Amino acid sequence: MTAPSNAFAQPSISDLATFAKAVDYSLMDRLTPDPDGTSDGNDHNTRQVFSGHYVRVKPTAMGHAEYISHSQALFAQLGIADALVHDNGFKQLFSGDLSQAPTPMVRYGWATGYALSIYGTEYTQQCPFRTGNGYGDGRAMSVFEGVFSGKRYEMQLKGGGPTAYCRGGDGRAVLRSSVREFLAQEYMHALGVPSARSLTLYVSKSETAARPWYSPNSYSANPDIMVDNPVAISTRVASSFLRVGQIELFARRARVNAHDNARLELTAIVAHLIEREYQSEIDPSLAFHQQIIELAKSFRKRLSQLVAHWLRVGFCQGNFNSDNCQAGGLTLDYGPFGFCELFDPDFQPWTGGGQHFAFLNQPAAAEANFHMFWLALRTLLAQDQQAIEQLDEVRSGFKVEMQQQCQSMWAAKLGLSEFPQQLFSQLMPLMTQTKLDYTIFFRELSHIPSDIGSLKKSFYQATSAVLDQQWQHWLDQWLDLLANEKQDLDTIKINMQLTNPKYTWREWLVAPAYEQAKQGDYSLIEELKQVFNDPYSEQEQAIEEKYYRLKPDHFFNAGGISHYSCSS
Ligand SMILES: Nc1ncnc2c1ncn2[C@@H]1O[C@H](COP(=O)(O)OP(=O)(O)OP(=O)(O)O)[C@@H](O)[C@H]1O
Ligand SMILES: [Mg+2]
Repeated sequence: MTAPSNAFAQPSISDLATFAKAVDYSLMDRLTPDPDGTSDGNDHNTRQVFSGHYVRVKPTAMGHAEYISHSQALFAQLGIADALVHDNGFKQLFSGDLSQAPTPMVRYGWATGYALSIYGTEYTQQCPFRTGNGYGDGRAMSVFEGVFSGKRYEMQLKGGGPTAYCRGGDGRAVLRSSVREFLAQEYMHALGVPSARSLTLYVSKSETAARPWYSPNSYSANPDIMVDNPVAISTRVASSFLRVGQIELFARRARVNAHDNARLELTAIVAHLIEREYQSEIDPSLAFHQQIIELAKSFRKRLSQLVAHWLRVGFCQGNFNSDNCQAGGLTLDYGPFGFCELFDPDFQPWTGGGQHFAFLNQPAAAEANFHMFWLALRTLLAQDQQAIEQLDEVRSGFKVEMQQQCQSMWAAKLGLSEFPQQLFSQLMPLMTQTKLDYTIFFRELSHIPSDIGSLKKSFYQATSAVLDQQWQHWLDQWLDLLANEKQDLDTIKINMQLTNPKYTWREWLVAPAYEQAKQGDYSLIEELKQVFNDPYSEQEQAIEEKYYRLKPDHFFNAGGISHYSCSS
């Protein structure tokens, strides 16, 4: 007998370390660590960070970590063996203990500072020092970088304990918000929406954190009790976690010459952003000011496409500040988010977020973030009038680009090759007046019915004969437009069903998953993961009966389901 091949051996954390070997650290070395911070990573107290791109910080491991879930889809995409999730070293790392990480992994994490703008207004008062120098990753820290199939990814713990930017917070995330973020990131990816991804989710069996939340059956707008929830650490994965707010922070410092290296630090972070997120689009041999203009153009396009996707799938980010706006065009920070069930242009699940971040206001919110991005880049072009003019043109073209992306998205939702201005302007008020379910409506429409019978499945209330007539009239006009399309109806149907998901995020169906997880039962998380993994397909009948449903009456206005004011 020959010895068993070690191809079947249990993979270990050393296998993950091999991906880190491919990392070109010279890219990272261009960024500067905080010169005043502790280099050993024991830097957990709120303080001002005056310069440098990151602070080293060791995560604080959770007591008695228990595995909840991982994303098989992401493991497969990265080329990591699924069985690695059973390795103890792997679990240790992604539940916050870096002490055994093998070389060339580093045994500290890194947190970054960022600035905050809300709807285009610079804020500093959020920071306890009123200077903006205390604001950044308060509970997020990256712990690993690797090159997987030629692409570089960063892995970041969320809830891994306090950092210099924690502003007095505990640095933890609770199970509830971690389950939501873990599931939502992978769901968005399956929907085809650019997003940070989920690697793993672990919960502590011994540590809890109290957060304001809602008592059972509460209809209160604000949380009415404090609830102890187990703490959890989820790991998210992205090409980078660079945010518009981060570029802004260095631009603000450069503008006022906050220190000798302020301008250099801004140049370095922008070069880093190009390298991490735009390498395939921006020619590195271009002069740097030309690269900056290309960067603005590329980001404008990605951001507009991202928001058009959000509208397509009914997603509302809820708090689309510059610090929650990832600079490569990915969705980031799934705390205050929600998905529109009953169609409402003003849908906003996060009570702290304000109407300017509501569902159909997101294109304007994106523009405010783009404005801050443009301002930051402009700082770098101070002496170059011609380049400034070019950059300003990119800025002024935002509305048109956003409108084009949205119009082609609405056309695709309606199975049309061109945006039907008149039909669309009739549709929006009809949808609002009728009180219908956004997902079910467009999915039923994707079957191209000849009368409105099946569309009524999506209506939350009975309609009058007059309204029915208006719908039928609208439908007839739409069918006429379809008949003029080059493609046949069967092809249009298929494309519409790939644009309009069957399965959406329904908070009242997700809440039981985190509630049961609190009791140690993770089966519903797995079920949701499966359903969300294939949102455009017709799934089994039992799944359809459970998940393709209108929101029951008693969940309307229910605290923690229809709205929430705490997202952490
Ligand atoms: N429990 C906490 N301890 C320390 N800092 C926190 C905590 N909760 C939130 N923060 C920090 O407060 C700021 C605002 O929080 P917000 O809810 O936008 O972000 P988040 O959900 O923690 O993170 P991210 O944007 O990284 O997904 C962030 O800088 C965040 O790191
Ligand atoms: Mg955030």
